[in-house]
Amino acid sequence: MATREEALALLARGELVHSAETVSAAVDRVAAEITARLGESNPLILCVMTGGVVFAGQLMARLPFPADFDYLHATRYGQDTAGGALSWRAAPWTSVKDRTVLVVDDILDEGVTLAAIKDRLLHQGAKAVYLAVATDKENGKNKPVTADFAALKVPDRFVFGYGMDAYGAWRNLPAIYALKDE
Ligand SMILES: O=P(O)(O)OC[C@H]1O[C@H](OP(=O)(O)OP(=O)(O)O)[C@H](O)[C@@H]1O
Ligand code: HPA
Repeated sequence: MATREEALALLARGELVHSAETVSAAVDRVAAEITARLGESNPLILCVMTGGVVFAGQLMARLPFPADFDYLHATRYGQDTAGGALSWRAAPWTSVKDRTVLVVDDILDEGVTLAAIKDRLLHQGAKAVYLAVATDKENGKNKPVTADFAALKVPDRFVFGYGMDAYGAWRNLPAIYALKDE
């Protein structure tokens, strides 16, 4: 976990990728897309903790249709900048059986996390699983899943802000930054 001083230094050296205004406009756009596609399906919205919390909260407040909400927690980066094995920390409490599920997360990077989540929810009997992400990383990788809804693209750098942490810090930023290459 970065100390307060380390976190301030990370931000000072970070490079702005998307301003808070750009992020907000992109969330508006995605909310309209989701409303058009899922507005009549009474979906269960599942926030992927921890990184999905900011996007899920801001997105939900823009969805003008009935929906249920719950969360799950799966993690494979911890506070590191490279992914490892996926660890499930919490399953959704609400049953997904026969539900249209909208999974909300901060970033589709290599796609390992969301592929495993989608697979598990379908095995648990979800009728359909849609993936919404705040950011889709342009890393040229052949990702095992694609996002049905993606607010923004981000470059192939380690990014932080808007739910995403840099060494544990700065999930709370309304804008998105890239770590300075060391
Ligand atoms: O597409 P992938 O390469 O699998 O990476 C994306 C996942 O990595 C991050 O989670 P992380 O493991 O850092 O957990 P956290 O949200 O609890 O920090 C992020 O929130 C996504 O869930
Ligand atoms: O670029 C990233 N930033 C923060 N968290 C992440 N989890 C996967 N990729 C990233």
